[in-house]
Amino acid sequence: MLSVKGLVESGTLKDVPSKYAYGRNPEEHISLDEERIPIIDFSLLTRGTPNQRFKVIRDISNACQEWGFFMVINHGVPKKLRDEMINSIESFFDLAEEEKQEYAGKNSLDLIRYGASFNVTIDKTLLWRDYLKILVHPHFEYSKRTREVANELLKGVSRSLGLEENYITKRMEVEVGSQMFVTNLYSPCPQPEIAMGLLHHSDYGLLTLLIQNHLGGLQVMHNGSWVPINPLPDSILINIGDHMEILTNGKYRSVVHRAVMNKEGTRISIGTAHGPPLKSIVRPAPELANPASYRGIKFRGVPRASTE
Ligand SMILES: O=C(O)CCC(=O)C(=O)O
Ligand SMILES: [Fe+2]
Repeated sequence: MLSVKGLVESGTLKDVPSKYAYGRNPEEHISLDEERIPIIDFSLLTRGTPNQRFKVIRDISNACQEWGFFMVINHGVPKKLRDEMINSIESFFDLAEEEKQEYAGKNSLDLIRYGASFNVTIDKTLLWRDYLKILVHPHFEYSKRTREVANELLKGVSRSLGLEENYITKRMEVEVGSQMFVTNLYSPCPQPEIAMGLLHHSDYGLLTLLIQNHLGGLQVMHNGSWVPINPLPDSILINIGDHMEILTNGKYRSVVHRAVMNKEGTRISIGTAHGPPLKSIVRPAPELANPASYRGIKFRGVPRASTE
């Protein structure tokens, strides 16, 4: 299958080819308000006074219950490292199609998978996105640094639920857990309102960390509207994943989101999904489940087609 990047670069594309035309729900509402998702100051969570930590943990609780999304500032992941990640992903997508095809894994358990999106829920509609998914090696610097941030946030999340700070990391064996990179390239689109970059979905895992280049495009479902997210410069976006929803017995929900394109430039985003080891069974924490509203499920099932 031709990548969207290949399609865009193959000539002068004036219109979106019909197979990329996505039938939007005419009832959908996109928020025009400047709504800001909550901001969490990571440095206060890890190095603040007891009072400051208490307040940040309360903010995490509110953010997780009201939005399922928040942005983290002062997280300590250097700008240089984040830029290098974005640049190296860009270089991968710049390779010749035949070279990239060598990484086109067929199986959801392949360690590396390159592809162009195929939305099978709507017959023959394609998504305006090329992706590279990598089950990450833990010694890779960006992997290490994002894991550190995720682990500290998981401690904050545990405390925000009234649990001991290492509760989630221990119960989910996060130290030996899995980390998956999902890198997305959304090429400029001549009619962004007609196509879709990434269909509405929720994320796998416990927590996802997301960085992006200078262009926005993420929209989060909040109170029945799609809210465009404009992260603060240098912040990292965080969202609750499906397995956190199960673990918390639905107290913190994995919120639906999607990605749209723009006409002007290529948007790149890199999500890092943090979860337990692949073999784990995730079930509601007994402390939060009276009664349990979810069954235990295998962590590594088949990812849904909408995010493929
Ligand atoms: O590109 C984005 O902003 C969203 C990416 C995303 O939701 C995902 O990869 O799961
Ligand atoms: Fe996502």
